Amino acid sequence: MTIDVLNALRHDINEIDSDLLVLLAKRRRISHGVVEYKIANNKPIRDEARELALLEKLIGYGKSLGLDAYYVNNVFQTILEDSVLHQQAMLQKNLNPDALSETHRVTYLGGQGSYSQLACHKYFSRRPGKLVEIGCTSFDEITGKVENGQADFGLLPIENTSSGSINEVFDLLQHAQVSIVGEVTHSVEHCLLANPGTQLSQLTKLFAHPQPFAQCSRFLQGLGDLQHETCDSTSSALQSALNTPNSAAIGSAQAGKNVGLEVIKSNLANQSENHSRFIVVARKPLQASKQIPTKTSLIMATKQQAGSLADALMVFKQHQINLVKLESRPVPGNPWEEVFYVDLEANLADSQVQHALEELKEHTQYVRVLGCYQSESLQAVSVNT
Ligand SMILES: C=C(O[C@@H]1C=C(C(=O)O)C=C[C@H]1O)C(=O)O
Repeated sequence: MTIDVLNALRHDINEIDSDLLVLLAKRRRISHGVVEYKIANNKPIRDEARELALLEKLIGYGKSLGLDAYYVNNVFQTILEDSVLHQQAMLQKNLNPDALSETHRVTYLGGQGSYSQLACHKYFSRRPGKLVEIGCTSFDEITGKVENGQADFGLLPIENTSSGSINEVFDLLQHAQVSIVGEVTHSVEHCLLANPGTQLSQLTKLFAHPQPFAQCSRFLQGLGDLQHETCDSTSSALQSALNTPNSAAIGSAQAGKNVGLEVIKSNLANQSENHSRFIVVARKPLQASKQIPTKTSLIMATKQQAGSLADALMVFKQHQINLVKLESRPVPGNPWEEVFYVDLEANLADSQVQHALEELKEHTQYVRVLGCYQSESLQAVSVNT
């Protein structure tokens, strides 16, 4: 085969790929039309029976074309996830027309290449509008900018599958005058990034934010005696590695590439599935539609008596509300007192949630709702392949 033949084949592939994109964009536009029907008829955005039927049909058709079921299923699960999350975001915009304006000023930790920036792009890619990004060097600064109106939204990492809850953010939520209006989960693939040509054996120093250090602790133990320097954010770690001979930073491959660092080792995280969940905060709460899956987050301080936490949790059970997270944190200045962070798989506007909140007052010193927002963890429908 000559190079001309190869080029001709690649030209054909390029054309097919462009056609696929045109069709995907068209599919998305059509699904936006479906939202209008669902709004008018008060139907849930997600229709799992329709998704199942669609996947079964496509898998069968794919087989007749020589495409295996696993491949077809994967491709269409991705398309469906995008479709549903887009529709849900559209519905939310419809419900909160003033809050979601044409320009989103968003503040997050770090700058170019930080994991927070990647999560920010993922979240706002489904919310059309101009994105104005404001990088910060601390979580306090993020909530501060939202509180004083310099930013419309702030992005805060709240938990990670390798290192667990991010206590600093939970503590901040006790005082910050912000509401949770959204969440986004982003996969975090940590790599060791160094100036081109640097070998693993030459490293004497490592730069990273405390979170990547914690999430890669097992790999780092195996590296021996390297000096660790903690940085405000992954972006500042990248800059330090760039300017320090025989050093490396922990960050994503993409972030390294953006600043001219090479990957010298990948897959560093303790868990192969390393994901971070971020919350999106704003000055005022947003309304969350009942047509989409939602979470309600709250903080409560139980009474200082035996069984009060159990009593409080029983309230959720009695109202058949699923509790998906419970985190306890000390109250600063009050030794041995704890506040509890609770995530409910429910909508604040549901009557059983309102009743539960009312009853909760009997078992708590105080309760504060942090927000009710679209839950972005979509469970894919399971299809027999
Ligand atoms: C577009 C619809 O909404 C959702 C998205 C689907 C899709 O993109 O094909 C299918 C079912 C729903 O979960 C629909 O109901 O048809």
